[in-house]
Amino acid sequence: MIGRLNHVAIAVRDIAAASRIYRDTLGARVSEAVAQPEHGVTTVFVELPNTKIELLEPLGDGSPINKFLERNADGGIHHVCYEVDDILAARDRLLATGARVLGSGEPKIGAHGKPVLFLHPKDFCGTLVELEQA
Ligand SMILES: CC[C@@H](C(=O)O)C(=O)SCCNC(=O)CCNC(=O)[C@H](O)C(C)(C)COP(=O)(O)OP(=O)(O)OC[C@H]1O[C@@H](n2cnc3c(N)ncnc32)[C@H](O)[C@@H]1OP(=O)(O)O
Ligand SMILES: [Co+2]
Repeated sequence: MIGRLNHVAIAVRDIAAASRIYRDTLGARVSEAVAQPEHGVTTVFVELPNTKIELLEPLGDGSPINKFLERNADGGIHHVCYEVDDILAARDRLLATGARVLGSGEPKIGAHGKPVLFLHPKDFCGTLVELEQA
């Protein structure tokens, strides 16, 4: 069911500083920062030959990454995002197995303008999983 690895997300406190590390120290191609108010984060994408790194900084008091950064003061890997062909079919199949789909269960439009859903980390080897429709 899951396809390509779309991105690995890293939560950070300071997205400008993290962008400099990826651009200037690691020599990667780094996008501009984009506020994603529907998701409570600001994103930067680092383009790699085979996938992307998504840098995430909290946006607003209710950001879903606030608690993660309280627990991980230096930041860290927050989620992995896999592509699926049909997100509603994937969701229904996962729900039938007992997996927990986060939020309302309805896809939101993600950073790439495509529908996304999140799956509870406790159901997936301690890793928060994002699904993005390809
Ligand atoms: C920009 C759009 C989009 C894209 O297109 O790419 C994005 O990536 S948006 C990214 C941010 N959005 C989200 O993360 C939405 C989904 N997340 C959530 O609903 C919540 O963050 C959460 C996963 C339910 C966690 O909620 P929180 O309140 O922070 O923590 P809890 O205390 O409820 O945690 C319960 C349990 O799970 C562990 N946990 C929490 N977060 C993670 C994580 N990222 N990776 C692994 N494990 C995680 C947490 O430690 C708790 O475990 P115990 O302490 O053992 O109980
Ligand atoms: Co993401």
